[in-house]
Amino acid sequence: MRLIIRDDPASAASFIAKYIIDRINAFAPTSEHPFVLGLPTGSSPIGIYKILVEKYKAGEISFENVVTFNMDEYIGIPREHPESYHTFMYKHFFSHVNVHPSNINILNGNAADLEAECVAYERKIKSVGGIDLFLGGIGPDGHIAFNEPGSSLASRTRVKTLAYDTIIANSRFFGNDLDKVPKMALTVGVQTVLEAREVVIIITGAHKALALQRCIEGGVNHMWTLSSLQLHPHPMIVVDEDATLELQVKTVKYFKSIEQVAASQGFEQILPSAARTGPRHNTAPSDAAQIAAKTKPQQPSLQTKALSELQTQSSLPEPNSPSILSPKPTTNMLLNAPATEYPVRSHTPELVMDNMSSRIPEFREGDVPFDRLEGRGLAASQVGA
Ligand SMILES: O=P(O)(O)OC[C@H]1O[C@](O)(CO)[C@@H](O)[C@@H]1O
Repeated sequence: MRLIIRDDPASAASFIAKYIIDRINAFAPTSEHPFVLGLPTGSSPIGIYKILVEKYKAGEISFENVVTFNMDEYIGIPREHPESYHTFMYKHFFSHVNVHPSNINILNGNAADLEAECVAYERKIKSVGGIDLFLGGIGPDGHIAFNEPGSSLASRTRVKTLAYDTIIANSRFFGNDLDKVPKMALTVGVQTVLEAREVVIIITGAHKALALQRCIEGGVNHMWTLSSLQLHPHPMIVVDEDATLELQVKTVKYFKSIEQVAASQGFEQILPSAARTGPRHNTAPSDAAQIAAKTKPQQPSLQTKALSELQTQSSLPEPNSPSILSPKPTTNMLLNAPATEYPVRSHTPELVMDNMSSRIPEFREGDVPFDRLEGRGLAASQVGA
């Protein structure tokens, strides 16, 4: 788990926008091998979309070969409704960039057969090879997409009744009239999110601090569905300072130190590897090699060797197709990566200067080591010096 803490929502959005741009550019998508991006709505990601649009206009990123899947959509309001997630996405993002309309996927909350719509959505995700990066937001109750408290952690795309808390939270978009907020939605499931090769979540504001605390410092729990990210191999949560208000000070300091120390030592965010990209990605080893070339490999020879070994490994078995009636949680392909695999890492777009490691004194020859836990000095013989 990476927890990236920034001063304010704008800096958190900027971090994520840069991260997504770096990932897409490193992936170098083509029409045969597009980058598959999962997208959220809500107020939290608006700043991210704004920067992505600016960078597209500045020629720093193209969405030509990006396929998108939105997390959710209300049931029962027209697509053209000002608060539908279709409208939101075109208003804040799709209308301003070069994504192909045929590459945009948003659940249809007015489908004649809503359950068939959900099954088809899961199939479509699989048919394009799975989601490379799922960007998400959360509700104040820790829900991810519309996976409300109590959702199955094995859930897939389905019809969901919204929790009262969510209806209250979203009523601000419906003139504060609870009766106007749709009571149901279509949403990707927790398992759908967990199967994305990367998951990046934005959380800002003191009103989401308790959710962040439960999801990071608590156990995996279906009442706080974001906590399921603890089961993902390398999730990233990007927050502002206000969102950390309920975390222990040592948790905050630790995650801040990880960012700085990991960057200085070359152990940044682990990227999805060739082995995890599944059968579609026959070209994945060379993609991974490209990314590796752009990162700071610790031992290039080992890395190159591992990547070439991956080229010879056969692809992972296709998971069974799920259905709503029989969700059959498929084995997470992400967890199937061979233990021998050498990780490929990303750059951190921006660093904060807080560095817990600077507070750890260097050990010099002749120093008496200090047992910090017991508060006692140790004799040289006790530490084998
Ligand atoms: O950013 P906001 O406005 O708090 O809303 C975030 C919510 O929107 C959603 O994306 C629902 O689509 C949830 O994941 C999250 O509840």
